[in-house]
Amino acid sequence: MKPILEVKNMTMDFGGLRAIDNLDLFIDKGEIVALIGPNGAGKTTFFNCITGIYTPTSGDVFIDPDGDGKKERINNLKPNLVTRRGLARTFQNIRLFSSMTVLENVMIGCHAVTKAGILGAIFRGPSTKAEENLIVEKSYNILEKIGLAKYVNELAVNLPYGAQRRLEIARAMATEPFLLLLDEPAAGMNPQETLELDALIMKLRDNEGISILLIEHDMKLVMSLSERIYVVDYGKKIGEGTPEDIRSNPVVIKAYLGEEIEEDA
Ligand SMILES: Nc1ncnc2c1ncn2[C@@H]1O[C@H](COP(=O)(O)OP(=O)(O)OP(=O)(O)O)[C@@H](O)[C@H]1O
Repeated sequence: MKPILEVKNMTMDFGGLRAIDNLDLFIDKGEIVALIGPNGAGKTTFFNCITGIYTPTSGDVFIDPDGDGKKERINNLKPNLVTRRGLARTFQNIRLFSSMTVLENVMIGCHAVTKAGILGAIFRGPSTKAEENLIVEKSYNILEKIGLAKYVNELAVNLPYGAQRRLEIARAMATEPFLLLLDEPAAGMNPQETLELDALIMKLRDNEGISILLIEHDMKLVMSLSERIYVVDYGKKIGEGTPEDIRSNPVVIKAYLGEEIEEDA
């Protein structure tokens, strides 16, 4: 089995600032992998380079959804095409359509990968009506899986914070990804919400077969979920391995000044 995502020698410069410095990373099918590092280490920039928001200065991004060796280089694809290839992401700050319902937010995710697209859904003709019914059904099913079905007709803005964050995951799921990129999914959550998120991410992997790459500062969550962890600092990889390897890696501990790596902190 080949990796489903392979990043080779990625570098991203913003003028004189090297935000990512010759980074390699891979993800195997069914893995939950974390990308951690101090503030400003380059984690979100890395996601932006993988998802077509930025074109990396150099390096390659390959996907191979089935892990069968038929890999595709996706560096130069626009974000909507990256989504269509099966990479979905959430953002550090909540980006929901707050005046739309929970169901509509997920439907938007579905439309991102349908033939008619989002415009087709707005100016709907007869051919898109049948598709629309299927999308309502599909969206509802996703909400059930994510535990949000009870909010289906609520406006997104009225949801509790933790549920809004889960709705972002539901919308990403609607694009039928093989790989989900989560940017600080637990940010701002209380301990109970974080526990529920932990269970949800496990479920997505175990029941839906989706591989996951997450950026997260909550070390307890990272250590509990991840099979492997990459640590970056100033854009460079400074550590890589299992949670046990990372916990005891002196370079990593130094980068965190011995603070955040403490899971009880
Ligand atoms: N569009 C941009 N233009 C210029 N500099 C940028 C841009 N985006 C990010 N940077 C810089 O690149 C570096 C990495 O930023 P990035 O947001 O990727 O870090 P991060 O690891 O995600 O941080 P955090 O954990 O705080 O979210 C920072 O120095 C940041 O200021």
